[in-house]
Amino acid sequence: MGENPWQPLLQTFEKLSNCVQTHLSNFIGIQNTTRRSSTTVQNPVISVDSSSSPPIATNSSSSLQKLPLKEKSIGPVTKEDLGRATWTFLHTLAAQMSILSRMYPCRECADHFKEILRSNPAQAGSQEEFSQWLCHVHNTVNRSLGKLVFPCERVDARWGKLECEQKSCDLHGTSMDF
Ligand SMILES: Cc1cc2nc3c(=O)[nH]c(=O)nc-3n(C[C@H](O)[C@H](O)[C@H](O)COP(=O)(O)OP(=O)(O)OC[C@H]3O[C@@H](n4cnc5c(N)ncnc54)[C@H](O)[C@@H]3O)c2cc1C
Repeated sequence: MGENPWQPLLQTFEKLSNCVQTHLSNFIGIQNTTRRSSTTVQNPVISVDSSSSPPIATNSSSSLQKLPLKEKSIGPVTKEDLGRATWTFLHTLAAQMSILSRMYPCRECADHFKEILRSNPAQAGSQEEFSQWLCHVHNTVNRSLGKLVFPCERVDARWGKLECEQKSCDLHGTSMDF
């Protein structure tokens, strides 16, 4: 075998991760300073607040204890939660940036997916090709789980845009250098 075909994707993803991390840190900082006095929150990292507003991140180790019971979700992530979130991530990336992630933390799923990838090598010559390929492999997983097959011509409508105000999170047309 020659060079690992995933390498360019992984390197790009690495850059993207760093970029997202930086922007997320900045974003969390801005959210906190607009919602709270700057004297109460410094260097916010991650946890949740129990006010009526949507949860925001802080670095307070006790803030989780303040959550109402219904908002606490401290149990392990289920296979379904993980899958749903990962597909969302993958399809959004594929539709917008043609990048695929690297590892999958569910052994059974990863083993299964490895088999699927073996018979369906990644096609990432263009964003369109990658989106369609991902739709196809997702459908392969869907079929094996007895789920409905998704119409791949609808992939862009489903995943091509993020919902956010004034297109501030839409990567299309930005000058970000990945
Ligand atoms: C790589 C990978 C491998 C997995 N392997 C397994 C496994 O072996 N065993 C197991 O039990 N679970 C596995 N899962 C989890 C499983 O695929 C589902 O994510 C989980 O069961 C939740 O399913 P869901 O019905 O919410 O929809 P999901 O399959 O999570 O899909 C989320 C959304 O994506 C859209 N969608 C569905 N199909 C497509 C498609 N083909 N193209 C584009 N968009 C689509 C739909 O709008 C859907 O609501 C795997 C997940 C991943 C990411």
